[in-house]
Amino acid sequence: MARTSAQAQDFPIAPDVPMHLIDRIRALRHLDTGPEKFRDAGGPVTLVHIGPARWTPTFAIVTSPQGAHDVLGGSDGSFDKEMTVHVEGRVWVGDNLFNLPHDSWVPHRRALQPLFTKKHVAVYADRIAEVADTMAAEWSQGGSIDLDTETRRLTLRVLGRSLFGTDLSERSEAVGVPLGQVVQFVGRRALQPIRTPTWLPTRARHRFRVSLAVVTETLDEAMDAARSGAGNGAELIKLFFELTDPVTGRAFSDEKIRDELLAFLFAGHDTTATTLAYSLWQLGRNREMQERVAREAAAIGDRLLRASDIGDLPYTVQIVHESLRMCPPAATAARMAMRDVEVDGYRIPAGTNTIVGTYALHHDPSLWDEPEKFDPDRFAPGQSVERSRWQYLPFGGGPRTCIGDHFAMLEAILGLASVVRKLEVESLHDDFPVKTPFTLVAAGPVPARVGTRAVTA
Ligand code: HEM
Repeated sequence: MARTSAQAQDFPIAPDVPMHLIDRIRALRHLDTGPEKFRDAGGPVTLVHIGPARWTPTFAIVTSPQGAHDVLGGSDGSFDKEMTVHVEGRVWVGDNLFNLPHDSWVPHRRALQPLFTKKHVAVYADRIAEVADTMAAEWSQGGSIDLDTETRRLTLRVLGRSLFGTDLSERSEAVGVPLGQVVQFVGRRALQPIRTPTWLPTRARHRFRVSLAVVTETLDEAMDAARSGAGNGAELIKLFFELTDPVTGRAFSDEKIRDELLAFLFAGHDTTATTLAYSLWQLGRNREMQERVAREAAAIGDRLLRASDIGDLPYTVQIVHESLRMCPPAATAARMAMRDVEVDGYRIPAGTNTIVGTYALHHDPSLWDEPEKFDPDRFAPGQSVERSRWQYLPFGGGPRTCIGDHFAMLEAILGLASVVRKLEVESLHDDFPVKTPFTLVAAGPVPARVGTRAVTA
């Protein structure tokens, strides 16, 4: 049922967070642990001001399952992707499925969805398994590797072979870093209390333009290859060639396709890479868990893993779920309150930038036993029954959930099982420091020693 502004007036306005201004600004920059700090100081729904409301954005931080449901779950227009990060995204990198507001988003999502159903993504399984097998063989030659760099190469290669039709891993350094810089520029701008005008030349802007040009060149080449028939496996690009732009009613222009592809290129590799790197890092310090994954993968045999093998890899699936809980690549979800709206018993005023703290939900001690312990058995059969489905949101919730969730899970599960079946992994660091330039990523190299696995009994 649609919520109205009038109903919201029955509820008390969400309380202001009682924190010093400097601490508020600092916490806003940490998309992982920041919302936890706001929750501890101000409760599950709390308002954060960083200056006079007339000049600076007001934020609402939401960290309860009910609150997450109220913000993300509806499709009544109370919350939309009109937050600064979405508006800035549209200005600097163009419209795409991730940043479009609801009305323009609906037909886009409907058109793209068939490419990402569980049934359809199964066709990518052989490419995922092949890439993971080849890369595991390459890694075993080196002795020690950086899990962060290598899993990014892996996910770029998979994305290239399945959706973009070009081997992006060859360009992982050339394109991965600039792509991160482009997204980081938008993310940083969105968090600035006062933004400089878009025309003002600054060094950050110059760097942004240089990085964007590199990414654009890669995408143009991929489009050219797909058009000439040279780009095998360019399913996503080819689908865009066939689609009608719901806004203009005509075919998508190359520029529009490029804008859309940029979001898929970023969202499709960065997040899954972090999940794989984190899972491998955890297995590299938990020998028993690693042996268990290796055993269930080895029991399938030597052949390439397939989508239908997932049913025989239950423990690997648990590892991936627990990694996504502890280290959710999308640490927050952001929306704009389009009208006064009730969230978990409080009123959030229209025009408030609303942040759901996914990381905070995943680490909340009132929702999880020993939340800082890596315990894949939380996701063993039957263990999730008592849980609210709104306390575990690695792929978001409601209509704007991740379109690539099945693709990502297939890649993470088959990738992890393929690698661990071949290799023994030993993590060389005891911690996995993270940062949140936009998504949650490793803050530096994640070194691991790797060697060929002796045949698993
Ligand atoms: C472990 C891997 C991944 C995680 C944790 C993840 C997480 C998320 C989350 C939480 C959202 C919703 C954001 C919001 O509510 O504002 C999202 C949206 C999105 N993701 Fe993913 N994602 C992953 C992999 C992928 C992959 C592999 C692709 C594409 C191949 C992809 C493409 C997208 C796109 C295009 C959106 C916007 C969807 C829309 O608004 O309709 N993601 N992702």
